[in-house]
Order: sequence, then C-alpha cells, then structure tokens
Amino acid sequence: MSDPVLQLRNLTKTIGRRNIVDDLTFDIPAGEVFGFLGPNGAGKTTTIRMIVGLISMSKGEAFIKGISVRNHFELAMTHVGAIVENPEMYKFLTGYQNLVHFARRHEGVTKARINEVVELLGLQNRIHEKVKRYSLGMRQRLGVAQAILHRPSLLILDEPTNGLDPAGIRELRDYLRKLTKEEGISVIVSSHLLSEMELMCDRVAIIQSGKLVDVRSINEIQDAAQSKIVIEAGDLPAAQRLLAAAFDPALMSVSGSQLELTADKSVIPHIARLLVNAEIDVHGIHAVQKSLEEQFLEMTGGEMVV
Ligand SMILES: Nc1ncnc2c1ncn2[C@@H]1O[C@H](COP(=O)(O)OP(=O)(O)OP(=O)(O)O)[C@@H](O)[C@H]1O
Repeated sequence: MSDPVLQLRNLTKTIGRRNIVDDLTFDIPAGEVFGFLGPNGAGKTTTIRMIVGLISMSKGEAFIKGISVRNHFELAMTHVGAIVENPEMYKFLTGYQNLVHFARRHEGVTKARINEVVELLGLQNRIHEKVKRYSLGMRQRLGVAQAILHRPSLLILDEPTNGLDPAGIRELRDYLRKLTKEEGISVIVSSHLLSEMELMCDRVAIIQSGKLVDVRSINEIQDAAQSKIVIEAGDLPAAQRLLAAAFDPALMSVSGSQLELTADKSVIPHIARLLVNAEIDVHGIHAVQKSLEEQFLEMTGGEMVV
C-alpha cells in the first residue's frame, strides 16, 4: 500500500482547560474519500483548522505526505487544497476569470491545467458565466476546481453537503469519486450525518467530544451484519428465560410484545428449535438490519445530535 497522505499523531487542541480535540491518531491513505463523522461540536472543524494551519496545535502533530505541518508548514501546504470557510470568489467575474485569478497564487498552473480542472468538475458549459448566477452547488464545484488547480494530494472540505439538496449531494459524491480516480487525490469531508457519509466515503473516523471513537470502512459498517432478530412468541417471559441461557442476555431486550436479540440471522433456526422444543408458541421470527443511524448511536453512546 502507498504511504498515507495524512497522518495525525496525538493531535490535541486545548482551549481553557478543555481538550476540544483530544489525542487524535489515525492515517488517511491515498485515493480515498475519507469522512470525519461526529455530532455538532465534536471537534471536526477544529481538527481541520489545525491540519491547514488556521489555528495552532496544542499537542501532537499532523504530517501531509510525511511532511510535518508544524515544522514545514508551507511545504506541507503545497500538497493541500481546502475549503474550510466559504470559498472566496468574485461574484462579478466569470467562473473562468476566477480560476485564472486564483491560478496566480501557485507556480506553474497553466491554461491547459485550468481547462482540465473545468472539465473534471463538469463546469465547461457555464464557466464563462458570472459567478453571481451560479447555484450553490455550482459555486461549490468552482471552489473545488480552485482548490485543486495546483494538483494537491489532499483535498479537505468542511461540511460540503451543507445547503445542498439530495441531487446536489449525489453530484458532489460523483465528482469527488472522479477526483480520487483521475487525479489520485485523497479527499476529507466532514459531516454529522452518517447517511450522507455512506453515500460519499470509503471510510470514516467517528469523532465524539474531541476523541476518536473508531475508524471504520463504510462497507464494514454496512456488512456488520448486526442484524436484530425479532421474536414474537406466546409466552414472552418464558421465551426470554430460555434464550437468556443460550445467548448473551445483554444482547436481548423486550420491546412491547416482541423480544429483540442482536445476532446474525443464521441463528434463527436454532432459536426456532429451542422455542418449539420448550413448547412455546412461535408467532414469528425475523431479522431486521439495523439502520446506519442506529449503529452510529450505539457506537457513540446515543448522543447523536442532528
Ligand atoms: N475558539 C474557541 N473557544 C472555545 N471553544 C471553542 C472554540 N472553537 C471551538 N470551540 C468548541 O469546541 C467544540 C468543537 O467545535 P468544532 O467546531 O470543532 O466542532 P464540529 O465537530 O466541527 O461541529 P460543527 O458541526 O458544529 O461545526 C465545540 O464545543 C465548540 O464550542
């Protein structure tokens, strides 16, 4: 595997006595769309602001392509494109004029590169219109175009889905994927919605109260086969006592007239046999996949704020 594009090592931000980012350590490999997922106030923006040098780090370190952000800030930043606040843009200029203007900030951005980026973001039909006539989604595309002119290895977008409708979110996902494929870029996006992350990301770091809860691939989260088995039986307390001997009682709960068990659906025949052998009437046994939001709530102790 290629070297990580971003490495965080014990990254910490202390304000007053509080660690609003607390000892974050993880790597982001090349060519991934990677999500910072966490409720409002979890510390996502603060983490991003430290990575791009908008605020200082209290402790720890961030390396971009192995380059220390603390010690070689300018060199590290040559590999980063970021939209942290609203992208700066001149509304009375065209999209193209904006790109020509921002290209001057970097050495060696040719006209050919500008045209390439316009194509990559699918802006070719509207690029000669004034930015004030662009929709929010178009402005964001132009912002991303501007951020990748200098061929960064890492693109960072803070809450890029804010204000976008579902179609806009799909477009965002499509062009971020295209960037990872065609430019080999890694992308970091932050969001408090797992359902959006599921659409956009390969992996997510789950952050809560400044701390890393876990790093998981979206596939892992989806396949976690943490299905819930719902059992409807004649004598529910008897069924519960019986199953408590066969399964971890902590994974079992009663919900109305149903018994719920967190387990893979492969155990359903076993449950059926146990109940029938004990002469408990079985009205139904079925598996339901836990929703991603439910899983997230479990991972973060149910403190999701949306
Ligand atoms: N300059 C500051 N002084 C004091 N507290 C701060 C400062 N900046 C951020 N915080 C606090 O740190 C916590 C993390 O904020 P941050 O903006 O990083 O969270 P976030 O995960 O990006 O959330 P959101 O989705 O709401 O932007 C919040 O509780 C916030 O109030």
